[in-house]
Amino acid sequence: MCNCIKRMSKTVGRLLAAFDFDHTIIDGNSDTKVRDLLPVDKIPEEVRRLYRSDGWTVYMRSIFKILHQNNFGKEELLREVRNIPLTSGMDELLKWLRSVDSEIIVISDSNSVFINDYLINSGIEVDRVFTNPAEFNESGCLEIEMYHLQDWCSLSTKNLCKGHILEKYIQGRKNDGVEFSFVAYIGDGTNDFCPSLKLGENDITFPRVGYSLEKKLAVTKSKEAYMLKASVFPWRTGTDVKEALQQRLDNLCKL
Ligand SMILES: Cc1ncc(COP(=O)(O)O)c(C=O)c1O
Ligand SMILES: [Mg+2]
Repeated sequence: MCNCIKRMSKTVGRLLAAFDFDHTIIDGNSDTKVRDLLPVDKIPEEVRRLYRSDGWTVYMRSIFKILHQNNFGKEELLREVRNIPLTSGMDELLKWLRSVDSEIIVISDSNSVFINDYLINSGIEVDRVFTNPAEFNESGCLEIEMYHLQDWCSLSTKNLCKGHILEKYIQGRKNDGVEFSFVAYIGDGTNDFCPSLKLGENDITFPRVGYSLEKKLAVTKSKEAYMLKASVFPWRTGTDVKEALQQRLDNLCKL
């Protein structure tokens, strides 16, 4: 690693690393892991039908209610999420990012209770988390709200457009006087496609190998319509991402 990385803000500028949560930072899906505490016959057909590819907040709200009715409390839900392992190499990647001049944000369609508890419990420090706000009410039922209600992006769920959040964050930091040398977006799912398209030609999108973002980006390569500008670097472990970022930083330092 070249020794100018520590002084990056004065040399090549700060790096923004934007992470998805489910199947990216953690090796599983926090919502479905908690839902699966319930025996299948406890989820009625009308609740099952609430699950839609354009948004699952309404479905998860009902699932959390059923969990509460079946006496699954805060401790059980949080234990289930904490038991999902970090994806291989993520700890190393996140710690390394903290040692260079970078900002780390998480943009996820899970919820604030699961993500904040998991990050605190794993000793992972990030700068911002953007997700659906949630809290346990007085009777111990987890209540979840939509992050926003959007109608401008058909690539995203109705309650959370990750591309919009990413763009607003970058613009907000620019207004604060912080310009990123480049952006790394690390994700796995269909909902990570919109933010990947928002990246510029100096940026990198990291789709997890074998997951739907990788497939969507592969199709996009042959479709001019989407106009993907960023480089694509498929990853299997956090170490793969770290090595690619290290390489990019080294190259920038040499310029
Ligand atoms: C129920 C549910 N929760 C969460 C997610 C994805 O969350 P994230 O944005 O953290 O990957 C999905 C993805 O399909 C989902 O179906
Ligand atoms: Mg994901």
